[in-house]
Amino acid sequence: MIINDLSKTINQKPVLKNLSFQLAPSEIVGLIGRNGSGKTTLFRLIAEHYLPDAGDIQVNGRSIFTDKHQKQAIFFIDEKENFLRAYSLQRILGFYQKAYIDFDENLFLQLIQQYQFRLSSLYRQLSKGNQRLVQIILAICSNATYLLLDEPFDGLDVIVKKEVIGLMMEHLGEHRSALIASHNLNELENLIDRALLLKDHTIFKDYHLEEMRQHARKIQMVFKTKKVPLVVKEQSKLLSFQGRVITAIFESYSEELEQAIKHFEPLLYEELPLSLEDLFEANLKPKPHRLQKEVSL
Ligand SMILES: Nc1ncnc2c1ncn2[C@@H]1O[C@H](COP(=O)(O)OP(=O)(O)OP(=O)(O)O)[C@@H](O)[C@H]1O
Repeated sequence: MIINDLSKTINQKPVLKNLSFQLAPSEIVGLIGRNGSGKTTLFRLIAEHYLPDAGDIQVNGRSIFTDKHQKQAIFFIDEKENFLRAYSLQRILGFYQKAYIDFDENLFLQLIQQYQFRLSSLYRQLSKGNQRLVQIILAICSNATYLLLDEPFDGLDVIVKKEVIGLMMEHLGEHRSALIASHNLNELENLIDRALLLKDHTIFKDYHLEEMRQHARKIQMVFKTKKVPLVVKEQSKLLSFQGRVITAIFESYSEELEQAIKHFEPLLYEELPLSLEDLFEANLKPKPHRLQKEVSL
């Protein structure tokens, strides 16, 4: 899937501007951003619930806006405008069989039985966790190539969360891709290969997590004075600054950089595990009002 220069304004307010990225089949990608940053709007555009003001979305080399057949490749349930509520699982099965020609009815019936749902049950009468499970089952059984999952872990207990993750891992396979918007960064981190950070109406960062883990370091440091060395300030994203304890992320860490910092003879210099939550905070936390003083080499 190629998303090219997508822009959307809603009520005179720009929500997405010149947003571009590509999604390969078999990738599991996280879409992360602060509340109101436009994640659901992006999903609605890809699912054609909204039309973009500018830009294009291509699947298999064809624009989804001109070649309606490409819709088959995309699965999205809009949690905020969920039409499933009024229907039984039996009726919902019928809708999705019509919408997706490759819908796997046998797998649907097998999973419904495995999780002890009844086809006659109304969707709205299921608990929130079970509704999410049904959504994941529909996503898997649709056989769509690109699954857009909006907050799939929201409000789930640990056991259901593990079920949802297990189901996805078991059934996604080699030829399908998931774009998952979630504030549950700990769960997301164990699932995704890539994280797209949405900020200022566009994809602000595209992290390939394996690569990022090789090059980035989270370091906790204490210096003799309260001033942050310029090299730290310039080359890191500060996570916290409490008393004299500085915790920072260096995205391009190197031995030379380490030597330059150690030149300031830190009292403490310790590497800490780097998480997706750290990247979220480092990139998306508002800058502190009062800038710290610095010294240079
Ligand atoms: N139908 C709409 N009418 C008016 N404003 C809208 C509409 N849809 C989205 N917006 C606005 O667009 C912005 C992005 O909203 P969106 O729901 O896409 O964000 P989000 O990243 O999914 O947020 P969250 O993480 O809180 O779910 C918000 O400011 C929202 O108020």
